[in-house]
Formats: sequence, C-alpha cells, structure tokens
Amino acid sequence: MVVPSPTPIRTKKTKAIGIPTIDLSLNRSMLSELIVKACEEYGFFKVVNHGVSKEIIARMEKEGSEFFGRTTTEKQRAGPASPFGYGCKSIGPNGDMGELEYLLLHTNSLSISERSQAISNDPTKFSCVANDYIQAVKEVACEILDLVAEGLWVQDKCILSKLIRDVQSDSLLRLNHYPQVKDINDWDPTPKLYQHQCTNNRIGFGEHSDPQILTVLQSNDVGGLQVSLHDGLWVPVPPDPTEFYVIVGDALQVLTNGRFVSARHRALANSMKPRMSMVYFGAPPLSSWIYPLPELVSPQKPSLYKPFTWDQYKKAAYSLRLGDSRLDLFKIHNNIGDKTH
Ligand SMILES: C=C1C[C@]23C[C@@]1(O)CC[C@H]2[C@@]12CC[C@H](O)[C@@](C)(C(=O)O1)[C@H]2[C@@H]3C(=O)O
Ligand SMILES: O=C(O)CCC(=O)C(=O)O
Ligand SMILES: [Fe+2]
Repeated sequence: MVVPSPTPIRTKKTKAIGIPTIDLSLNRSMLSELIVKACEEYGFFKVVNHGVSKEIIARMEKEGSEFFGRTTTEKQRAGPASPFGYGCKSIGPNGDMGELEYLLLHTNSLSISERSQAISNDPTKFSCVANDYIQAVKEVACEILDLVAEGLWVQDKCILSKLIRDVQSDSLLRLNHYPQVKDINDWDPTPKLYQHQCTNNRIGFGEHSDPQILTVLQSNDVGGLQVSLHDGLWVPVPPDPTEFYVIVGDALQVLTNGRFVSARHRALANSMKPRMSMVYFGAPPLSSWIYPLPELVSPQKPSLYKPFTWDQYKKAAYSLRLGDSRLDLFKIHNNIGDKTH
C-alpha cells in the first residue's frame, strides 16, 4: 500500500491564555472602557449576559443542523455559494479550500425568505427563525459598537451602529459545519502516525481576518476556533454554546484609524464530534464610505487609510485570497521620512 507523505500545515505554536470575557450587564462607563481595552489588546473577546435567549440560539442551531443533515443533492439546491448559498470545501472564488461545508446568507429579510425556499422543507419557519436570530445578534453588535463609540469619546455615539442598522446594510449570516474526524482507533490499514498527523492538521477555515465591521460568533460545544495574538501565537478559543465571541473586522480597524486591529483567526477541524458555528458579520451599506473617524485623527495620528466605499473594499477582498492582508491596498504611506509623501 502506498501512503502519501503527509504535507504538514505550517502552524505557529499555540498557547493557552485567557481571552477577555465581558459581562454586558455591567455599568456603561465600566463596560465601554473594558470593551475598548479588549478591542485594542486582542480584537477578540467573549460576551456574557448578552440578552439573547437560549431559545433563539437553539432554534437557529436546529435549523442549521437540519440543513447540514440533508443529502448533498438537497443542500446543493441552495448553492453554489457565489457568494451566497451552499458551499462545500471551496471558500471564496480564488481557490481557498477547507474541511467544511457552509451556508452563506445575506441578512436582508427578502433575501432570506427567497433563499429559504431552497434551504428548508418549511421555508416560512426557516425565515422566521433566521430573522429572529439575525435581529438578536444585530442588537448585540449595535450595543457593543455604541459602547465602543462611548469609550473612544466619539461625539455621535451611534455613528458605528447606524452603519449596520441601515436597511441597506450588507451584513451576512454564515453557518459553518465542520464534519467529525473518524476515530483513529477504528479499523484502518493506514499507519497510525500518518492518521495522527492528518487528523491533527486539518484546516477547517484557514487563517484570515473578517472584512466587515464586527463579527458575532456562536458555536456548539466543539472546539476548533483559534485566534492569533500580536505575538503570533495561536490561542485556542474554548467553545461556549450559550455565549458569543466578538471579532474586530477590517472596517473597524479603519474607522478607528488603526487603534483597533482586526483579529486573525482560523478554525481547525480535528474533532471527533461535528462542529457548527453561526456567524453574523455586521457590515455597512455597499455605498457607505469608510474612513477613520475624525475624533481619531490628529496631526500626531494622521489618517492611516484612504477613504473607500464598502463596495470597493468587498471587491478588493473577493479579488484576493482568504489569508491576504487586504487593508494594505488602502494604506496611506505617511511615515516621517517617506519620500512619496
Ligand atoms: C476567499 C474569500 C472568502 C471570503 C471572500 C474572500 O475573497 C476573502 C474574504 C473571505 C471572507 C472571510 C469572512 C467571511 O466568512 C466572508 C463571508 C467574508 O465576508 O469575507 C468570507 C468570504 C466568502 O467566503 O465568500
Ligand atoms: O467557524 C468558526 O469558528 C470560524 C468561522 C469564520 O471565521 C468565518 O466564518 O469567517
Ligand atoms: Fe472569520
């Protein structure tokens, strides 16, 4: 028997450290400080006491599991993901691959209702459950963005949340399903060491940052998500099915003039149990201009980014690979000593 030689995925070391947990029931002034600190230091944190009911989460999870439990032919009726619909293994248009299948939806209720015809045998129920979930997580995202604006002493406290509350908002909902890895103790003629290497290096969703403003992520009780901290170490994120993880996206990095940095993350698919994540990406309307908020620009801290519309940014993102640093395309090179300035 010929066993292909394993091609190990280059992984940086992982480290177990505490990811900040923020209790949304604390008083506002303390909360806004804690959230700004977490966004500055990690670009990633967990929120508890978020006010989203267990039922809303459970109903969405059930719809997701039912969808992924359908036959391939049935699931493909909801695809291909170009970009919306059902996708399997292929992520985006430029050859990125991962050990997952997913459903990518625009959050606009008309779009949800149209798509749900091909997603479920009970499309009205699916639409209803998805709209309730989207509404609930959008509120969490807006509350966090208002607290960010307060913590940064921005004059218009709703300036960030208004972008994703807009009826034309380009926010998305993504359900990811990472199939289980078969038990290596099951009968299999492949040498154990090879199996071990394969099962321990499977990338579910490769390293990337999210292009949007803010991501609100929930998963079942199966681990796999990792976040990369400034020192380059991968930190495993403990799964917590009743709470949400919040991730700073590229657009918020620009809006804060680089004070927050979008968090690079990835998901491994190494578990003996299937993993499902439900991810809300809060984004502005396509026509919105994104540039650093004036309060965060000064002669000491000149603007780091050229203004762009969300539509322009999305087009740039879709022209690049998953792990590329798209923000580099919009950077202003205004360092002292930079001859081009
Ligand atoms: C490879 C790609 C997939 C992606 C679009 C892109 O060209 C680069 C960004 C990717 C990403 C990551 C976060 C979200 O999951 C996503 C929906 C998004 O907005 O940007 C995906 C895109 C996708 O899967 O279509
Ligand atoms: O499944 C996860 O936990 C991460 C998914 C993710 O990063 C994404 O959908 O952009
Ligand atoms: Fe992501």
